[in-house]
Amino acid sequence: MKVGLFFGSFNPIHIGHLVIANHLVEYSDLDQVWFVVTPHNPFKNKNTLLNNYQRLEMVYRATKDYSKLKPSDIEFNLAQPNYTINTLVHLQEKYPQHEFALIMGEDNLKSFHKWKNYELILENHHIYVYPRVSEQKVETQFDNHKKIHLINAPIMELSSTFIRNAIKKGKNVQPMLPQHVWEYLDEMNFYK
Ligand SMILES: Nc1ncnc2c1ncn2[C@@H]1O[C@H](COP(=O)(O)OP(=O)(O)OP(=O)(O)O)[C@@H](O)[C@H]1O
Ligand SMILES: O=C(O)c1ccc[n+]([C@@H]2O[C@H](COP(=O)([O-])O)[C@@H](O)[C@H]2O)c1
Repeated sequence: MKVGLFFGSFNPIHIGHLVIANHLVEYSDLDQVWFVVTPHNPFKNKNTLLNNYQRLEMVYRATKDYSKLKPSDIEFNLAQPNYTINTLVHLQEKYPQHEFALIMGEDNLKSFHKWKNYELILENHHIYVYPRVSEQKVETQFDNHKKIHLINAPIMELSSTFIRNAIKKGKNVQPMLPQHVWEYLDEMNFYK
């Protein structure tokens, strides 16, 4: 089976994440997308992060009605900060029958040359990149790369940061979140 790994902090998971994952299972050769909840992105500080299990719970609630989308807590027991290469090696050993690809927003491709062992990641995996408005440029070394697939789909100007800030200001964020996620987040008073 071909599995797309969608790594992220998902703090919280939002409609944009679901649209991306659904687009890929519907329009690419991927059979499933696994949302890998990352305890600690090496490039981010943990100040505004909800705990791992609360973020996993939101991913679980967001994906439970979609048979091809699955939550994954595989990084919870791996060393932190979480370097993606380590997780990929671990997953490939655990599931030798699966072929793993990566899914990321274009902002992440722009910093991909700073990731640990990024050349090795590219050697062994395909990467599907969803368009996103962001500063910086993609490195020319990734132009027309045979392992990097730029997805042609509508841009969504939505981020977890925007949602967290909006909640803090008392704004209604309900349309930006999957309904089950909004209900949980509201009941738990997250990000207020
Ligand atoms: N609106 C979007 N368009 C394209 N890609 C996105 C979008 N939102 C998130 N992504 C991608 O989803 C993955 C996980 O993202 P993440 O959980 O950091 O969400 P985020 O909205 O970027 O969060 P934050 O604002 O906290 O940085 C990353 O690869 C990111 O590029
Ligand atoms: O492996 C790396 O060097 C590396 C550097 C930066 C980010 N990542 C991973 O990229 C994923 C996207 O993170 P985020 O916080 O933007 O959702 C997350 O799983 C991080 O661990 C990985």
